[in-house]
Amino acid sequence: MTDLLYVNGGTPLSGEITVRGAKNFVSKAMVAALLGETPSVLRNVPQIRDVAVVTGLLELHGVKVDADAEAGVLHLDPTDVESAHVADIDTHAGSSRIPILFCGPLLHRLGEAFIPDLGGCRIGDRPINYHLDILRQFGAVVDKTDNGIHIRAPRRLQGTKIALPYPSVGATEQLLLTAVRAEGITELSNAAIEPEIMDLINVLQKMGAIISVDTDRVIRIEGVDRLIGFRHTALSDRIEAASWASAALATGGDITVRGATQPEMTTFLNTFRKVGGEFAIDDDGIRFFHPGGDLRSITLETDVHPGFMTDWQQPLVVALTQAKGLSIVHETVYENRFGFTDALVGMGATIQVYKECLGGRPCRFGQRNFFHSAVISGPTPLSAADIEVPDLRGGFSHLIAALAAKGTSSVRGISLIDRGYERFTEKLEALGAEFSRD
Ligand SMILES: CC(=O)N[C@H]1[C@@H](OP(=O)(O)OP(=O)(O)OC[C@H]2O[C@@H](n3ccc(=O)[nH]c3=O)[C@H](O)[C@@H]2O)O[C@H](CO)[C@@H](O)[C@@H]1O
Ligand SMILES: C=C(OP(=O)(O)O)C(=O)O
Repeated sequence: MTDLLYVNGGTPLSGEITVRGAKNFVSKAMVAALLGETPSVLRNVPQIRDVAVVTGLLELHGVKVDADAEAGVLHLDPTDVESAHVADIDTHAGSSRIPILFCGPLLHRLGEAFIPDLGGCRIGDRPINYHLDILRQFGAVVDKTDNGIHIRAPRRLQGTKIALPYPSVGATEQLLLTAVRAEGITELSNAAIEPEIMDLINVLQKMGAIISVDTDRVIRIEGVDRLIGFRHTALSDRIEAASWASAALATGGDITVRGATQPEMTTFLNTFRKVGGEFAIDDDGIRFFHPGGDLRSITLETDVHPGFMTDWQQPLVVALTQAKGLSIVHETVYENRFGFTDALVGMGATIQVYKECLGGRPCRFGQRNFFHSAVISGPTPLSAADIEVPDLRGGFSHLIAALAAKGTSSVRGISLIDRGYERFTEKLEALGAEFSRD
C-alpha cells in the first residue's frame, strides 16, 4: 500500500461512522496492566498504530498479548514479566510517547528499565523534565544515555509530595502509575484532570489502588503492596469525534459519529455551536452537521481540561477558514502547533500567525519567540494542492482541507494518520468521499 492518497474534494461528507476507545487512554491502560499480578482485559480498543506500538513494547517485557482486533478486545497477561530479560527497547525509539510511562511499572517489577528516545507529534519541544523530576522524587536514579535513559530503583520507591509547574497529562500519568505501588502517600498538586486520566484512575482503582481526586487539581494516592488485573471498557475517542465533526463543518456535510459521548465533549460542542455548526445528541452517538448559511468567526484559546483541547484545534481551524470574518486562535498548550497552516495558506486560506498572545490572557509562550497565535480570515474557497502530512492532527486537517477543496489534491504521508485514526479510509468511503490510492 502506498503512502499517497488522491482526494477529489468539493463533496459534502455525509453518513455514519463509529469511533472506539481513546488513543490517549487505551495506550496508558495497556501500560497499567503491567502493574497487575493477574491478567487484564481491555475492551473498545481501536486498531491504530499506537496500540500496535505499545503491544510490541509489552511483549518485549514478557507480557502475553492476545488481541481480537475486530471485536476490539485485548487480553494482557503480565504474569511472566519477572522472568523476562530487562529489555532494551531501543528498536521502539521515536515510535510514540508511551515508553516513558513504562518507568514506574518496570521499576516496581524489575527494579530497572531502559527507555528509548520518545516519538509522538513534533508540535513543540516536548521535554520530559517533569517526568524525570517525579521519578527522582520517588527515589529512582535516572541516567541519560546516548539513545534514551537508564533508570533504577535501588530500593522500594517512596511516596512523595509534588507540585507540577504545569498540569501535564503525561507527567500526571507518570505519577499515578508510579505512586500506586510506592510506599506511603503521594500527593500531586496542579495535576491534569483530562477525562482520559480519570478513566486511567478508574482502571487503577479496579486493580486495587487507592486514589482520590480532590478539589483544585490535587490527587492523593495511598500506595498498596499488590495490584491485580482489571476488566475495563475504554472511554471513547473525543479527539477523533471532534475531527469528524470539523470535517462535517468544513465540507458542508452531515456526519453521525456513533460512540461519541457528550460529557467529554461539552467544551467542543459549545464552540461548534458558536461557529454555527449544529448537533443532535443521542444515546449512542452525536450527529454533527452544517445547517446551511454562513459559519461565524470566533475567538478561541486552547487549554488543559476542561478548556478547549489543543488536539481539537487543528481540525477546527480548517472549518474556520470557511467562517465569515476574523477568527483568532491562541494555542497555549504547545508552542509550535500552527506549522500545518502553511499548507492551508497554499490552498487559498488566509491565515496569519503571530508570536503575541492574541485574544485573551497571556500564556507561557508570550514573551518567547513562538508563533502560537493565528488569525484566520474567511470565508475563502480552498483549491486542490499537493500536501505532505506533517503530524497526526495536522495530517487529518490537511485531509479535511483536501476534501473541502475543489479539484484533486495529493496527500502524501497518510500512514502518519493511522497512529490515531482507526481505518480512516474506510470511514471516508462510508461518508461518500471521492479518493483513490496511487
Ligand atoms: C499520548 C497522549 O496522551 N498525548 C496527549 C498528551 O500529551 P503529553 O502528555 O505529551 O502532553 P503534556 O500535557 O505532558 O504537555 C503539555 C505541556 O507541558 C509541557 N511539558 C510536559 C512534560 C514535561 O516533562 N515537561 C513539559 O514542559 C509540554 O511541552 C507541553 O507544552 O496530552 C496532550 C495535551 O492534552 C495532548 O495534546 C496529547 O495528545
Ligand atoms: C499530540 C498528539 O499525540 P502524541 O502525544 O501521541 O504525539 C495527538 O494525539 O494529537
